[in-house]
Amino acid sequence: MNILEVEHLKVWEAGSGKSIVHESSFDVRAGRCLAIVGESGSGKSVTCRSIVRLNKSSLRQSGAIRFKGEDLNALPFKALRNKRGRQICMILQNGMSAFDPSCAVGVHLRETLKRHYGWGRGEIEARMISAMESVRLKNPLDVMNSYPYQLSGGMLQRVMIALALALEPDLVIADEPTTALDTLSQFEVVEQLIGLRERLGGSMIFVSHDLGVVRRIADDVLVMKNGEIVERGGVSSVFEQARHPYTQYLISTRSELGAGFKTLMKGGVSDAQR
Ligand SMILES: Nc1ncnc2c1ncn2[C@@H]1O[C@H](COP(=O)(O)OP(=O)(O)OP(=O)(O)O)[C@@H](O)[C@H]1O
Repeated sequence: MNILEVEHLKVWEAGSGKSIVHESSFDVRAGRCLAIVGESGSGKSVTCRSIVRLNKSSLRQSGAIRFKGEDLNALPFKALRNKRGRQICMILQNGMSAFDPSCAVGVHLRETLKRHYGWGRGEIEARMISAMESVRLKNPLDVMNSYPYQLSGGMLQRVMIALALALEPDLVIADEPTTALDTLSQFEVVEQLIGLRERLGGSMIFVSHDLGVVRRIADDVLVMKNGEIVERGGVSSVFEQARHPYTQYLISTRSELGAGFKTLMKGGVSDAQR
């Protein structure tokens, strides 16, 4: 069963008419992780943001985006807004841009959970503490009382993952969630994303430059180049028998995990390093 069916998605710049995503069609199967790979500027983020209609207003989009059978592209804005977060949760590239810099992160977490579930303060706090503990964030109450600039990039990504755990969405879209992080934090965030999928049993779209991480986390893969999908299939069949020269090129240049990442994967992370 497909949880998401994207048909003939086109995205273009309103002013110039310049095409950014050309006629993309793809599905996400329930309970599976679809990776979108491709070089910078290939249209991965614009594709992800189109699903929840979060592209800048200078961009236009057409096509059908059926989530559990309902076309998100045809929904009134308010109805779509209610689906974001509770049903489709995005984990962004840069935690700092996801939170309001002028409020403690707990304010954002409380507002989001209250809006979607109507829980009271005590229940929200209990659920966030439990979610933060499961992504190994120490002292959750202190984290909730911190401003975004007081937390590291890796901590902010883990706060976003904890929020996704508390929201229990049907689909998680993780758009290059490790790009801005150092190797140790990348490793931890990937481990937590794998844990998130296991705990929610859910479906995921995972965008990454790092094909090593994609192999580790994803079941299926789409390869994008200049706004077009050039190859697709199961991760092992695409990586082992890539047909498109662009995929072959990406594999030859982007498959190697960094040496530090490999060491961490072999040995795990000791508590002292956390
Ligand atoms: N608001 C916008 N207005 C005009 N063009 C845009 C806008 N947002 C993105 N683009 C263009 O769309 C193309 C695809 O961008 P996108 O961010 O989706 O690439 P990407 O594959 O996610 O790259 P990266 O890996 O660097 O994030 C790029 O050429 C980018 O310049």
